[in-house]
Amino acid sequence: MGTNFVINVPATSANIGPGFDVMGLSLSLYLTVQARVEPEKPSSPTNITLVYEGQNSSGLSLDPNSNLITRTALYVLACSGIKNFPHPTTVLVNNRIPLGRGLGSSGAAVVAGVLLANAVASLNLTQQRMLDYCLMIEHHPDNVAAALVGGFVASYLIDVDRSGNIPESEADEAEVLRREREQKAAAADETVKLPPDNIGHFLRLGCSPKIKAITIIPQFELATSKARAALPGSYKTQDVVFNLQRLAVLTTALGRETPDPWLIYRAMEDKVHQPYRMHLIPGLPEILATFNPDNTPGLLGICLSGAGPTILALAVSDFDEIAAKIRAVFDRQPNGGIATEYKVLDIVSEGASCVESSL
Ligand SMILES: Nc1ncnc2c1ncn2[C@@H]1O[C@H](COP(=O)(O)OP(=O)(O)O)[C@@H](O)[C@H]1O
Ligand SMILES: N[C@@H](CCOP(=O)(O)O)C(=O)O
Repeated sequence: MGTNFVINVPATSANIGPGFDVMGLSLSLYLTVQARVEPEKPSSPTNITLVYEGQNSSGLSLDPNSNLITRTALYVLACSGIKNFPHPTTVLVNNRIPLGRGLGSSGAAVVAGVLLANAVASLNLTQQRMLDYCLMIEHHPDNVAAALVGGFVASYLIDVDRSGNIPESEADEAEVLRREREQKAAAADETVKLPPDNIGHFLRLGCSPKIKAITIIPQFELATSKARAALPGSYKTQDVVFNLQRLAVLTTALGRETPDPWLIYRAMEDKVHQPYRMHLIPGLPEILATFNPDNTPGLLGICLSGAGPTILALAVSDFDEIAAKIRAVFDRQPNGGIATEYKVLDIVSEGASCVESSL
């Protein structure tokens, strides 16, 4: 009898204004990866048959060595000395997260890949170790931390160049065995670069259940790499201080039982990434300058979701009306406007999951 794993990973909205590469919210929109593992002996070089169903899959590679989900899984396996999937496996992907829109599709794919490897090879990785693997592929922690653990999440990376592994005494027996296994595998295969231990750290913050995430999603893709390339190499002190002040307030403001609209609105302003990405998202300057809690009932704050082009509006009521106002700005853009869709999403407290059953 074979085994079936169903992996669910939430979409994420990263940054939330001032928290560039720091903050993430996990959202009620999912990437689902089903792995059907047959008991037979290996059948192909990687043992993977990759199938996409539904939307958000056009242009994605079905080659297991290129596809982000299976490439990540193969990397995690290689770090444990396992060259390919242990048994013939059909990987069935249903992706409801639009690609290249700033809703963490790549982060979700990476998290799914790590959970997939963990499941098919029974690696028993801890959540912390899974995060290490995710960070070797997706180098900023905001999306992957929120997708992995769920909720409103703050995260940081250790300075890998200056930090070694955590002392053995802090790791339990299973962790020590896991390290030994990975280190042995890496020594045997010099092409595999193991993640250092504990590179990412996170904290789940409070978020009022009254808050919903309105996402206005333009019908064009913006690769995160392109939006990151638009950022400057250095910043003015006053711009960094501007963000730090707001970020400190935002970490607590969203968790209050009755959210304070103007406190949150101001705390979601940013001078570190949005100003440099304006030219990539027509309509963004007008959207950020126009809508506020006084003229838009229910609105708490508004910002670019991740690297864009999606707009994230946090709100406690009037969700459809808020979305309509923002969409109208995209409609008015030159040359026929920019088509959008919108989704009113919950901020979900549960992160990525993997459920096993018999086939
Ligand atoms: N479900 C998926 N399966 C395979 N690759 C994916 C999947 N989701 C995202 N990707 C990869 O990530 C890219 C989008 O990543 P990115 O530019 O960071 O945008 P996003 O803001 O959506 O994360 C896609 O073009 C694709 O290469
Ligand atoms: N902090 C990153 C977040 C990217 O998120 P994505 O959802 O657009 O992949 C950035 O702003 O570059």
